[in-house]
Amino acid sequence: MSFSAPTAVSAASTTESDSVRAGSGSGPAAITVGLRGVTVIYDDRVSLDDVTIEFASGQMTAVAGSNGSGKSTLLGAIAGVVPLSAGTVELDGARVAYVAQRSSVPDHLPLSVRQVVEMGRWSQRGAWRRLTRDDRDIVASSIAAVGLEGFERRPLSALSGGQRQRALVAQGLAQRAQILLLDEPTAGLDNEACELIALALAAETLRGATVIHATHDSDVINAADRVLRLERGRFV
Ligand SMILES: Nc1ncnc2c1ncn2[C@@H]1O[C@H](COP(=O)(O)OP(=O)(O)OP(=O)(O)O)[C@@H](O)[C@H]1O
Repeated sequence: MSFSAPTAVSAASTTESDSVRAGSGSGPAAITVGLRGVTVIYDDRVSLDDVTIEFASGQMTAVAGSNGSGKSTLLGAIAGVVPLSAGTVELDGARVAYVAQRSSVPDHLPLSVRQVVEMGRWSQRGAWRRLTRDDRDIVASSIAAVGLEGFERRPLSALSGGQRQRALVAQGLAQRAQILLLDEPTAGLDNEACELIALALAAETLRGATVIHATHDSDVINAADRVLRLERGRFV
């Protein structure tokens, strides 16, 4: 699937869908993602088939499955960027950060690493407000978490594919969202970078975030609290 957004999308845009119901919320510890009978049909092809499932806060879930099994569609449905044909996604009022597959992000955006990660603060700060010291600290720690210290001023176009991938993950981390969705966050990364990302995602769960990522990477699958397998749009 392809998305035109250059970045991880923020909850501000994702929770407005009619198909995504935001409840009153009951504090970060209680937040779960709930899918009820979620079905996504593209043309005549059923990509998600009547999926009902919940995701607890503070838990990392890896969604595995073969190519075309519906992993990206699932994440897109939760993020609100894929229209539902049936069913509901309940987010309990939580903010969502969504890190799309790198292949869906243009490689030649005229942005530096720091600018890309700073965009992660827009969901809370707004695009036109100056970042606060806290924001800048979060941006710096997110860049450090993915091992891109020293690359802050580099344009995305001057990075390797794996480095660009890490910048996008850093942008997702910088959102400090309650629900963090990542589509193949370690695709194409070396072992060291994979370990950094796994640590960063574990740290997100420790602060209470619900982390859901699609992956083909067995190391990342092993690091998850829960592993789900999708086949032909259904959990098996
Ligand atoms: N925008 C779209 N238009 C039409 N069909 C689509 C679209 N996006 C996905 N599909 C179809 O939906 C099904 C699930 O695709 P999806 O991208 O969710 O799979 P995936 O498990 O993420 O695959 P991969 O591991 O290759 O990334 C596939 O059959 C795919 O062809």
